[in-house]
Amino acid sequence: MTDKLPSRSTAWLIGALVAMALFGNYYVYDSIGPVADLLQSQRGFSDSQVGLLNAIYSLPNVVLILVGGVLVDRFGAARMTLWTALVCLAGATLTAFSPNFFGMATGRLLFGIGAETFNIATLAAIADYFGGRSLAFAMGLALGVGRLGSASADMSPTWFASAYAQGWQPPLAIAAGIAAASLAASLLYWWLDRGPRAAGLLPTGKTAEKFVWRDLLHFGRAYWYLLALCVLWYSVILAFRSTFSIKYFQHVHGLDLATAGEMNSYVFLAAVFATPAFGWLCDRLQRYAPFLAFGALLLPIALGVLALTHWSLWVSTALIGISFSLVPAVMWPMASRIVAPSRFGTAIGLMWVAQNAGISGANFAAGWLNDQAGASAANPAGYAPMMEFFGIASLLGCVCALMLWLTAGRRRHEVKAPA
Ligand SMILES: C[C@H](NC(=O)[C@@H](N)CCCCN)C(=O)O
Repeated sequence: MTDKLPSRSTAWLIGALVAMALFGNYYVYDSIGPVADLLQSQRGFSDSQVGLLNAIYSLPNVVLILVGGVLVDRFGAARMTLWTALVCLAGATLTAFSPNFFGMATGRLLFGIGAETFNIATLAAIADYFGGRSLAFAMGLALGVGRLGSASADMSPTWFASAYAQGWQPPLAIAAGIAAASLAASLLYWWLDRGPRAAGLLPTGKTAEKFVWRDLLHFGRAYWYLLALCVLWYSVILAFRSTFSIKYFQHVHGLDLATAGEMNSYVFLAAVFATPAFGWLCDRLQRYAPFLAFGALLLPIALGVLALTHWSLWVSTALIGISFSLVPAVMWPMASRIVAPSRFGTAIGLMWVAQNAGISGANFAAGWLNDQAGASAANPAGYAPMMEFFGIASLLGCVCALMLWLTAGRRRHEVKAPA
């Protein structure tokens, strides 16, 4: 790695292409929810089958994503973004045009295998081009555009009403078309990347050392606190917000389905704008760990407000919205600072192995606790054990964030990874 970096205009052009590619990827990820009802009424899929179409995304990644991270270090961000975008397009196409459930599930499996490694490669791409200058802002912008892809998939029944009127297939064909656009952006990124890479302005795959399992143990203490925070925070926020919060708002706070869904979606929409804004702030102040600790602290506070008070739901929604924007805006740039550039993909891969397992485990545990306590509209108190579980996990996440701050974040410029 050289101290010289590509020009700012090149970096921003690459950043824009990566953000466009992420938009498409997040759109396809969230494209099943809006057609769930049509899949049930037109194809006779059960709830479990619809659930499986999303669960099968995470399943292979509990193992495979580590391989994906190692491949990103070995072959470079641009090549891996391109290859995995191709796998994602194949998965999205198979999902849209399969005549039966097995084919659709295989398509989602393929998409999941490509998408998580694609996500690592895009983070690595931004770290390559923005290392040391506006890194958190650039990552926040790319993630914000990605969240816009998720929000767009949620809005697609309104935007593509005529496609939805024709049935389940046209909306998924549109998702496959958007995956093709994501591939086109990745192709252009790969093509533009060849110049700066050949000029030695970026870490090259050829210089990345060979992967050795023992190396995993050589990440510093700060990395392990970050990994633990990643697992605890994403498990709580995704299991609660993506799976149980709408039901919880309905049964405990008396909202109807549409209002509960709308309340939930504000968290996404806030993140579109707030993630880059928080990234910008971190870059300006050159502080990461205190912001991360603050964002992590807001989650247990929000859960406490939800479970223990009768305050307006806007309070907890705002707190979760800030946490959902602030933590990712700081976590990934910070990860790129506490590990060597040649190990960035491996480091994220290992974090996401644990993260995928944690999210599945938290979903399972929360569902089990609700079933055991008989949680329902008639028995809202039955949700208390789930909220205690999420509360304890998010508090533990907070402790990890504080330990990280103590370990790595007290100096003004915080940790700098060894080359
Ligand atoms: C950057 C981070 N991504 C992840 O944590 C992925 N493992 C899961 C992404 C699933 C939605 N596309 C994030 O999105 O904050």
